[in-house]
Amino acid sequence: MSKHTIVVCDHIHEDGLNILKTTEDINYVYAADIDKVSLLDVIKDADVAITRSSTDVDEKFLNAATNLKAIIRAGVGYDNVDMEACSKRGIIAMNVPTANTIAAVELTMAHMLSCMRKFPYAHNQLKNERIWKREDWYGNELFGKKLGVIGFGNIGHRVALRAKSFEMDVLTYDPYIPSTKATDLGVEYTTNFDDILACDIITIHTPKNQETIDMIGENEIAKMKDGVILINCARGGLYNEEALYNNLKSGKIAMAGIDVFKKEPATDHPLLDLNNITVTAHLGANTKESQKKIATQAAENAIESARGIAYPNALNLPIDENKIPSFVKPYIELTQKIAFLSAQLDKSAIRSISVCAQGEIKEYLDSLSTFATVGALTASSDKDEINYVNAKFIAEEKGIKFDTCEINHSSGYSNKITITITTEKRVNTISGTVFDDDVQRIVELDGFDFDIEPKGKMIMMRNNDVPGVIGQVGKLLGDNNINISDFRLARGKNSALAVILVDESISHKVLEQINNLEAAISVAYAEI
Ligand SMILES: NC(=O)c1ccc[n+]([C@@H]2O[C@H](COP(=O)([O-])OP(=O)(O)OC[C@H]3O[C@@H](n4cnc5c(N)ncnc54)[C@H](O)[C@@H]3O)[C@@H](O)[C@H]2O)c1
Ligand SMILES: O=C(O)[C@H](O)COP(=O)(O)O
Repeated sequence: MSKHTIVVCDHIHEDGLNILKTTEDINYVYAADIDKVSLLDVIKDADVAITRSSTDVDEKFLNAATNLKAIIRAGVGYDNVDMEACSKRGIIAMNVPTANTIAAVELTMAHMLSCMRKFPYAHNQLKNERIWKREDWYGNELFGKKLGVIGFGNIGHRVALRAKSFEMDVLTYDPYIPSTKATDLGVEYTTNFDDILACDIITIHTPKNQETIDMIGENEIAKMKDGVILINCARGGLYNEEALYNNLKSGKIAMAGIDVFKKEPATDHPLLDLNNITVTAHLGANTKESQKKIATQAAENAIESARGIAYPNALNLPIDENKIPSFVKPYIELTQKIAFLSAQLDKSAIRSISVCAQGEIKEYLDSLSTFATVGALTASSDKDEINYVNAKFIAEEKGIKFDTCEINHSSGYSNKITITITTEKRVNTISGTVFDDDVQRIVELDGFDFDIEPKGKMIMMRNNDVPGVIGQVGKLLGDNNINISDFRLARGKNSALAVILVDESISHKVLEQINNLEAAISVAYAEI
C-alpha cells in the first residue's frame, strides 16, 4: 500500500496524533520538537503538513516542501501562511476555523476582567511582596460600561454576548456583516469607527491583513477616553505596538490585556516592562477542549486531503471563499464527496457530470460543479494530479461533458444537491443535503430515499425484493470476517437497494460473491 506522509510541524493534542498514527495509509512524522531549520529537511517528504501559528509557511518552507499538496493550519488565523506562494505551487491551504472559538472568547473575558480589577498588581502585591493592602486596589466594574467590539465574527460576537450578560452596553464595528447580525443579538452596530474609539473598553477580533494592521495607532488612541482599556486576543500588530506602549506608559490607556504580539515568541518585548498590562503567551486557543477538537479535525482533514478526497475549509480556491456564505460551504464538501462516491460505483470512463441544485445553493452551481469534478476525477485518476485549479481542464481533455441545472420544485429540503455521473456502463444519481448547518447526508440514491452519512466503507446492492436477502448477505460477510456497522434498506416497486456499511475494506472476490447471490441485480463498492 502506498502511504501518504503527513508531517506535524507544531504541537497538537495527542488525540490528533493518535488518529494519524493509527491510520494505515498514513506515514506520520512528528516534527514539532525540532528547530525550524531542521524542519526544512523533514518537510521535503511531506504530502501534507499540519502547523499552528509557530511555523511560518513562507517561500523557504515551500521551496523545501517539494512534495507538498496541502497544508492544514490547525487554528483560525493563517497570516503565517504565504497564501499566494501556496496557490502558485498548487498547494491547497486549509484552516480549522471554529474549534478554538470558545477558548479565545473566554481568554478575552479573562483579560477584560483582569484589567478592570487590576489583577496583576493585586496578585503581585500579595503573592510576591506579601503585602495585604486592600485600599490600594480599587478596580472598576464591567457593569454599565460601553464595550467596543471590532470584528463581529465567530469570536467577536460571542465576546459581545458574554459582555451583555455582564450588563455592559455593546457596540460593534464590522463593515462585512449585515447590521442585523448584531442588532438581532441586542448589540448596537456602527459604521463609524470613531464611535468605537469613544468606548470604555475596546476589543479587536479581526483577521490580520493589510486592512487591519495598525488599525489602532496614535491617531485613534488620541481620540479615545483617558483611562480606556484595550484588549487584543486576535493578532499582534492590529494595535500599533509602539503607540500602545507609549500610551500605556503615559497612562492614557489605563490597562491593556494582550495575548498576541507582532513577533512571537515575545520574551523580550518592551510591553513586558510595563506594569499596566496583563499578558499571556498567545494562549487564546490553549484549552484542552479546544486543542482536542482542533487536533482531531486537523488530523481528519489532513488524511482526507492526503487521499485527495476533500479539502475542508480550503482557503485558496479559484473561487473567493469570502463571497460564499457559510451555509454553502458544507454543500461544497458534500458535493465533492458524493461525486467521489458516485465515480467509484463504476470505474468505466466518465462521459458526463451533471450537477443540479435546489434552494439558495442554486446561485453557486458553477462552483459546485468544479467540486463535483474534483471528486469524480479523484476517484478515477491519480489523486495527486487533481486539484481545484486543474480539475475542469483535465476533465475536458478526457472529453467529459458538464451540465448544471436548477431544480425549482420543492422536495421537502430547503437545499438539495443532485449529482449524476454517467459512465460508459451506467448512470449514478445521488442527492444530498445538509441538516443543522453542518450535518451532511445522502438522501437519495438512484431514486431510493436514504439517510446516510457520506463516510466510511459502503457496499451498495440492488436486489430483487425477496425474503432472506439480508440474512444471506450478513452470513456471507460474516464468513469473510467482515463486520457490518450499519445496514440500510430502501424498497422500490420491484427491487430494493441496500447500503451496507462495513468495518473492513471489501475485496473484489467478496464483491463477486455478493453479486452471485440469486437475488442480486448489481453490486458496487465505494469508500469515502
Ligand atoms: N489568541 C488566539 O489564540 C486566537 C484564537 C483564535 C482566533 N484568533 C484570532 O482572532 C481573530 C478573529 O477570529 P474569528 O474566529 O472570530 O474570525 P472570523 O473570521 O469569524 O471573524 C473575523 C471578523 O472580522 C471582520 N473583519 C474583517 N476585516 C475587518 C475590518 N477591517 N474591520 C472590522 N471588522 C473586520 C470580519 O467581517 C469577521 O466578521 C483572528 O485574527 C484569529 O486569528 C486568535
Ligand atoms: O488563530 C488562531 O487559531 C490562534 O491564534 C491560535 O493559534 P495557535 O494554534 O498557534 O495557538
